[in-house]
Amino acid sequence: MSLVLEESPGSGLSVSRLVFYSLVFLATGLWIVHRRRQQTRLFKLGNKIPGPAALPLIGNALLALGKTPSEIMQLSLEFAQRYLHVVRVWLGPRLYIFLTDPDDAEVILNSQVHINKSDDYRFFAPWLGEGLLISSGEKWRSHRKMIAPTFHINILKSFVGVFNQNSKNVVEKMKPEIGKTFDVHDYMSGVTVDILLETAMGINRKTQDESGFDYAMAVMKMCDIIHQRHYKFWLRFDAIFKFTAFFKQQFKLLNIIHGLTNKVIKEKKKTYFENKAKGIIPPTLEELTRSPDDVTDPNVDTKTLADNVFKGLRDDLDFNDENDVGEKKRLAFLDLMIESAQNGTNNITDHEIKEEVDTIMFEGHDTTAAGSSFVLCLLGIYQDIQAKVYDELYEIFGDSDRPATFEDTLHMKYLERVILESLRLYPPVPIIARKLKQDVQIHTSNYILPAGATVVIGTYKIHRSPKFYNKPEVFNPDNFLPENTQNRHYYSFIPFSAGPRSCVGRKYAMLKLKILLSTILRNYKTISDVPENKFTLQGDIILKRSDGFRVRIEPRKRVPSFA
Ligand code: HEM
Repeated sequence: MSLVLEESPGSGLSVSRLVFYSLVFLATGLWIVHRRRQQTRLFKLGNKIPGPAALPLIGNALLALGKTPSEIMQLSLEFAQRYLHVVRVWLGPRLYIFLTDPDDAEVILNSQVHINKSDDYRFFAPWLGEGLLISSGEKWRSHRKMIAPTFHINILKSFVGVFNQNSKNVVEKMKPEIGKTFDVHDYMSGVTVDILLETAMGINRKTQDESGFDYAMAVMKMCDIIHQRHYKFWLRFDAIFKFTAFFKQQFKLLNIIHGLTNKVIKEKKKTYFENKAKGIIPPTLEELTRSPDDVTDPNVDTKTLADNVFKGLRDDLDFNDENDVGEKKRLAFLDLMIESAQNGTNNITDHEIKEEVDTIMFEGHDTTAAGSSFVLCLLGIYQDIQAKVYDELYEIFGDSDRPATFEDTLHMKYLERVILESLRLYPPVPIIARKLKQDVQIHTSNYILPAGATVVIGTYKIHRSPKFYNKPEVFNPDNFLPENTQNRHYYSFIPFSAGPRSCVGRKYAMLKLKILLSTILRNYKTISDVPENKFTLQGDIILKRSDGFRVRIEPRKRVPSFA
């Protein structure tokens, strides 16, 4: 006997529909079984890892309740102390595993498999879409391949003029603060956005109208909202966030940010086609990175101290750095992306270009603003170290007011050590989080980190390990003397992360920091009355001082300390 279901006008259920619903039912069933198995495995393996006692359902969520960001930071450091290299925390059904040994960090960061960002990055999605920071899989891989070369040292050298001009502007802006105590982060944040507007989008102070200023303010405020969502746990739930004033504000800010990015892309494309019609074709990325015209003496070794410090981290930033494109051929990252999309080198849509430009604006902003602010505070405390920095600058520039060249930055070796040491003690990105797709066996113990867990690499803690640094809590730029770095574990210093997902802007950041800080320090002496042990740190997504980066400045007399 065979059963035939025929589609009749009144029956309401056709064979095809029945098959469809059965398949959906089966797939849902299988998915539930798979999830339960995965969750059971997560619980089983997760609970073998040491960590604070967890309550049913909510896990350790109460630990963070009612705590300020700096108290949470303090608590995390206490855990890292108590549980040594690996500790687990349950936030409801979510398993977080914190790793603070460079060997274990290397297993995760150097892998081509564990490259997916944790769910905590989702707050960036309305702003950055699927830009490089949060995308994964093939999209991330192909965009990384396209964007990494736009940070070629030749392109960066062409930004030296922009770095100088904006550094000079901020020196002028800071003048009214002479003799007062003020938060230097406000200034570092402003100048960083100005520099990014110019280097990422090609908008400078002369061409920038009100929308440039509004954009800069909106970027800063959006960073604030995302910080709030990280440490106020109720704001993590979209259902609650949508009913808060932050959501309305975010909506308005994103309109400003995306509005300007879209407008600039449209205008740039129009100009591109107008120029093309006139036969004016901008140089390609290939030409720019291979151009023989030269500003740098070919006999000068362009490798910096930082290049040597980071050489073991196996990223994709060490291209052939020999040639210099020169100022006249300066193109913003946006121009380079439009050009490569139009000439067929890269298959990238306008929408994707927008996501990448927005990502660069975010990643390049808060990180370098915090990094430079820490340096100015630390030098304000350690006057002897500041005097050495100034003496080095005096040796390069004398009492002249001339802007720095790329070659000058190669001679700023002590300043570079100061920057690296500051990034060691106060890494602007204090933790890096990844979601595991597969189980991982770590090096330092027998624990297996299960697929589905979020692994958090504790950069801040790794950087202060007595195993790798003599007197790890002491600010000592000599930690980066070549003789002290050459035999140190590469993953004991990872301010820019490492491996395939390392910071694509590392070289940009180091060059910019050297020009910005040297210009400020040639003009002002910084003084800080707050010792390091009184810094109140808050480490949500970017490490900052919640007590503010307070310093005083005095005009420089332009004589070396030994005079
Ligand atoms: C002192 C300054 C900086 C520090 C300490 C820093 C640090 C980092 C770190 C740790 C990551 C990895 C984040 C993670 O995996 O969660 C990262 C990624 C990234 N950074 Fe930076 N960064 C700095 C400056 C910059 C600048 C100036 C730019 C661009 C102009 C930039 C662009 C990016 C991008 C696009 C990514 C995502 C890379 C990817 O996932 O492939 N960063 N940065």
